[in-house]
Amino acid sequence: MIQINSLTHTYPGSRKQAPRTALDNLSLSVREGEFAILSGPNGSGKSTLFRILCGLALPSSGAVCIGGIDLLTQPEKVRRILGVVFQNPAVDKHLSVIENLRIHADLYGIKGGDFSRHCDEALGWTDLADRLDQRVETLSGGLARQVELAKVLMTRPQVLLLDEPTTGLDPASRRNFLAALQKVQRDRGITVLMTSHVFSEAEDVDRVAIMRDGKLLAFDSPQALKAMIGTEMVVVQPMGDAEELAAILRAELGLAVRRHGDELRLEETENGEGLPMLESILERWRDRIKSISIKQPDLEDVFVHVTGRAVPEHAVHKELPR
Ligand SMILES: Nc1ncnc2c1ncn2[C@@H]1O[C@H](COP(=O)(O)OP(=O)(O)OP(=O)(O)O)[C@@H](O)[C@H]1O
Repeated sequence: MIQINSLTHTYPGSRKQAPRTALDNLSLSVREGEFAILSGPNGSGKSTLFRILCGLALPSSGAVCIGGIDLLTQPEKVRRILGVVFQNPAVDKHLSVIENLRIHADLYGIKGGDFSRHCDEALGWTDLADRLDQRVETLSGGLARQVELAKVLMTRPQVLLLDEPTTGLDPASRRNFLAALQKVQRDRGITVLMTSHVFSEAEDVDRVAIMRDGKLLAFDSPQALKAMIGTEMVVVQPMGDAEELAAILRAELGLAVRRHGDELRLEETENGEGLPMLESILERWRDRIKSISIKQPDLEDVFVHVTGRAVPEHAVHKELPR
């Protein structure tokens, strides 16, 4: 449904700055009805790709087809099947929910009975039904984001592009937003491509793409990505100075040890190797350890493994209990 072939984009340089290649011969294909997440460290080219897919920028070279239509030669045709949720709010916060939806419908020529039908349908996927006359500025951040989603869904897009739509939301609002999105995607068979830094969001999607330096490093299901990097890892919660214990473990065990929030994650191991490692660490450094366990690698571990970069600080957070 979204076919990206050998896409390259270089920002021109200036007297003070050399030209910068943001996308480097990138090819990626998202299937019809698929929910795909695009992730990557800062500066990996996600925003540049997003802007090209929305028709806001032209690539230096390469081809993009959306729904079988060539984006670069027929952008208006692509726009008819595309819905876009930008990171920055695109609704008028001084107007009510229904006024925002009506303005958007007017722009797309959706009137009369069609407006009621499309509007009811779009709202059906959100928690906004009893908030229609409320001004957007008085809604919670999570519900305000749902207005953006309802607005875009009113035009019944076949492909939905979202740029970090849950940035700034608390975990509960983020989960509600994603639940709404996943329901639409399943019920309507919409193809979804969403950029995200939050790896817990990517656990339930069909495929996750990981980019770095304008290149695609991996694109597979969360399960396949996790299976790729080993099967278990030892996680230590230090008693005192985490950096000090990390340095000791690195030096004494010769293993990669990564700080993640207030815990230390040790290099992934094959099945069965975790337990002897855990026992030996506990035996030697028990007085420095609050708790120690073995866990399966998650998508954050995959990200670090594949990109060789730390997970962005704002992606490391503690989930609230469901
Ligand atoms: N307008 C611009 N002019 C010059 N270079 C740019 C411009 N926009 C982006 N770049 C460069 O292109 C590369 C990719 O940037 P881009 O914003 O697409 O990455 P990103 O993955 O979206 O990063 P972030 O997660 O920080 O938003 C970076 O090296 C960036 O500095």
